[in-house]
Amino acid sequence: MTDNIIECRSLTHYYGKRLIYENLSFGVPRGRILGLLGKNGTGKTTTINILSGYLKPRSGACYIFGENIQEMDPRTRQNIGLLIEGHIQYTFMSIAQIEKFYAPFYPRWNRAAYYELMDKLHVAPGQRISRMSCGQRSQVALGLILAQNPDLLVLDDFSLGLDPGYRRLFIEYLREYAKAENKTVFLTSHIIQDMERLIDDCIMLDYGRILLQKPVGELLDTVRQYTFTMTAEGPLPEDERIYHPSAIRNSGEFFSFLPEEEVRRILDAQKVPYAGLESRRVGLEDAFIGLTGKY
Ligand SMILES: Nc1ncnc2c1ncn2[C@@H]1O[C@H](COP(=O)(O)OP(=O)(O)OP(=O)(O)O)[C@@H](O)[C@H]1O
Repeated sequence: MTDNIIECRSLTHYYGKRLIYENLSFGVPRGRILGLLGKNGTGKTTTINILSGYLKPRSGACYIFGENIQEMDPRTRQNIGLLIEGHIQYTFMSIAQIEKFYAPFYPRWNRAAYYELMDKLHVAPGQRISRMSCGQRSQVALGLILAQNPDLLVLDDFSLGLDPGYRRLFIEYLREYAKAENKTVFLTSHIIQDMERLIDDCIMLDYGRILLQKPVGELLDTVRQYTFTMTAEGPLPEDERIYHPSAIRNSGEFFSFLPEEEVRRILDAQKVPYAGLESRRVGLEDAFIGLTGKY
């Protein structure tokens, strides 16, 4: 067994006859924050549901803290903080009541962590959760997970409904907390700028497979957006190391991990009529769109 907190081996999942992905394997080492990125419908929530044991994959297995999730001891499960799309069950309770309700379930309950976040919420302590806005409810759900004080946090679409200020606050808080306490975090979000501030590693899911898994720093140091001018009618490059070449009128672009000399060799060999080839570094959002395509 490796030192990974999460270890997924050869996961294959279908809904009915529809393949979602095949042979998906990845690990998340202790103390890392990993973001799962993928377009709509690539299987992020499916992966979170498999990880949390709600969904049994067609084949393959997932181990957390070295235990197969399908046969996990409930005491091990206490050590996983799970957020599924901001969901809170007992919405008839108030902020104070729900804290009292959850506390006895968790031996390491950290009330201060909950109230530290709740103090930033502008609602009366007695207000029922059912009368709060969607974003406020998400904030309560996140506060409850932090209070649980688990070694692993699994957060599906944690930014759902949160406004930019609170997202920033939560991201900074979570990153500080995870690093200081050596927590492991596995999360998804559609807001990639948030991911860029938060995560150490990313997995990009494409339909049916993992496109890449890398530390974010390494990804951004190596991926480049290339732009060029098409000087005549002609082909766009075709090579699996050149991602999503496109041209609008005579402006061409693609993304690649290859150095410029290599890219030029490919363009010359394929008789692409180009001039003014330039490459530039990009942020995580542009890298994501460039590598997975714009639909
Ligand atoms: N219970 C189900 N039965 C049948 N198909 C499903 C079920 N749940 C999800 N799907 C389909 O499986 C695919 C993957 O869904 P999933 O929710 O995992 O994607 P996602 O990457 O989380 O998407 P999004 O970014 O939109 O949240 C989608 O095409 C979805 O329609």
